[in-house]
Amino acid sequence: MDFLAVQDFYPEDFAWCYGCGRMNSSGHHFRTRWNEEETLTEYQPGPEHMAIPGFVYGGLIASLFDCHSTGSASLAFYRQAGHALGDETPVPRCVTASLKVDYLKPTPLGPTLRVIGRIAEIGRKKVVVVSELWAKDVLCARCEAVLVTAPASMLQNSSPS
Ligand SMILES: CCCCCCCCCCCC(=O)SCCNC(=O)CCNC(=O)[C@H](O)C(C)(C)COP(=O)(O)OP(=O)(O)OC[C@H]1O[C@@H](n2cnc3c(N)ncnc32)[C@H](O)[C@@H]1OP(=O)(O)O
Repeated sequence: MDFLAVQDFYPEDFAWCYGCGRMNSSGHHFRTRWNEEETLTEYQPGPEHMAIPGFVYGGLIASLFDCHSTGSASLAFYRQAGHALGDETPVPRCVTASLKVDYLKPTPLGPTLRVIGRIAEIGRKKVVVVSELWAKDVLCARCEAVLVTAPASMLQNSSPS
């Protein structure tokens, strides 16, 4: 891997997400990192991610925003606590409370998609992330997501085994 992504450091039991879990062999394996003060997730859709010929399926775009946002929230909490990826302290895991996607233009199937996030708000257990999805120089979609620290009630189902 040419860079460190937050998903590389999720505790193993919490790394099964279909969108971004490294333990899920069937998933997308989205990977999110800091790019200075913004967060960045890049993804190359394949032909199977088609909506109609030439354009990306909107559900994939929502998934991309979803995992980009949870990853951005984890990065923000971790940095706020004074940590950097690679530290021994476990990376906090967040869940999506709210995901609002605006599809601004049809997203062409072909270019690598770039999702760029900004931490709009960070509290004790809640982060608001505002993101844009770009295909080359075209702004195709925008998202506002609310992420909350994963509740303990999820712990019993955190691993498939
Ligand atoms: C142990 C490790 C396990 C680790 C388990 C590993 C998990 C891996 C997860 C993978 C990622 C996913 O796919 S997650 C799957 C999709 N998401 C889910 O299933 C989440 C289901 N929903 C929930 O469990 C719950 O609703 C939560 C945790 C999101 C929120 O619970 P809650 O009880 O309402 O929390 P609460 O303290 O009241 O709220 C915290 C702050 O968030 C705000 N808030 C809450 N809900 C919303 C909302 N829908 N829209 C806007 N804002 C909201 C509140 O106003 C508050 O803001 P303020 O007053 O502080 O300003």
